[in-house]
Amino acid sequence: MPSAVLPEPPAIPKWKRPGKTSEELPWADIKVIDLSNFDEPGGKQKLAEELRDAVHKTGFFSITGTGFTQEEIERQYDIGQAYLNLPIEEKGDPKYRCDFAQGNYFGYRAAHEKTIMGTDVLDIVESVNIPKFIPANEHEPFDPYLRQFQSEIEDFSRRSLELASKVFTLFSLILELPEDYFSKRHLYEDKSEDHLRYMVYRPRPAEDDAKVQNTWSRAHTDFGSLTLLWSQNVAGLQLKTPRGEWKYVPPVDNGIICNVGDTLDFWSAGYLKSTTHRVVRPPKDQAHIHRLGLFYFVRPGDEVDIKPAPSPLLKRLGLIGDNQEDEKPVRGLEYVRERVKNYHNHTDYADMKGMKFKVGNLEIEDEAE
Ligand SMILES: O=C(O)CCC(=O)C(=O)O
Ligand SMILES: [Fe+2]
Repeated sequence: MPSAVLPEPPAIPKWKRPGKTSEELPWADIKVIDLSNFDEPGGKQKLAEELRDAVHKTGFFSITGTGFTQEEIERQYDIGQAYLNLPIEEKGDPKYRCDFAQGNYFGYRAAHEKTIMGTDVLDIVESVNIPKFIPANEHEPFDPYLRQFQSEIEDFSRRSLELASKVFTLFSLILELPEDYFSKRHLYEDKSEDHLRYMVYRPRPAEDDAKVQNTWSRAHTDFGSLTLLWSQNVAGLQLKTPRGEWKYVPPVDNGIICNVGDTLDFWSAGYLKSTTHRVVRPPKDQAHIHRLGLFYFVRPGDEVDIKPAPSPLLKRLGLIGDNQEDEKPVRGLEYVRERVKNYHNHTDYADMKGMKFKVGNLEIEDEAE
């Protein structure tokens, strides 16, 4: 049988990477590790040791040697830009939107539909979350416009999780667990809320930003296991240091910024940190730019138990007991869906400072120091 010939995707404009800011900003110190040494003898062990401090202190770090070429990355930005520039009549079909009432984050999230922080200022985040390409996701939202680029998007999505899997191996080594302890809880073929995301912030007038302390995305921790953020030059992302100071995440050429999310924090009894971060209005020389971002959010497998791992290190540190069997642990899907609902299913993105979020025995503070 002749194999089906897929139609060529439409021609789309090239995205142009914005330049870096020339302003002096309080930059965070971000550890960079080069994964090209991962498969060398002793490579993983060495990388794990290099990473230990960063994941324990802030949970933010950067990886290079990722296997993605600049061309492949820019092509993803091209696709994201082309989709997000469609008129709302084309990209806003209710069939392909996030269903926040169900805590379902797959699909399109429109800007300007909610207010932020109890003011009349509108939210400016616009994004689309693309589920993994597995049969179980067949009925999840995936816009037909994006489907035209499926072969490239799927390849990028699969390789993103392969890369994350290497990082999970390092986390397992840090915690003295079997190497595949975390990667087998995040298999591509297993159903989970993982998604590849294109996201744009279109600047609002400075007067409006002033009413919300320049907040573009309010302070939060990430809901899943690990977030990959392809490094970008438009400053705005800030993390909260252990001393409670806001520092800008710097651009890392050819790098991907990674940050630990809530579930890894739970699995490691707080040893791996899910750190509070936010996005603020960029500095003057970048304040006019439409800030386009490319991400892969790794979430735990739907059926995976979220409970501290039997790590010898965590035992020695007294972070877990010898027998820490939990009668009824929360599962991956339950945690993530509840968190998305709690965060997004409102008409206002309120300031959550000091607020706690709890499912079963899992609790996280929204703007912890
Ligand atoms: O836009 C960014 O740089 C970060 C966004 C973010 O923290 C998120 O979507 O969880
Ligand atoms: Fe985040």
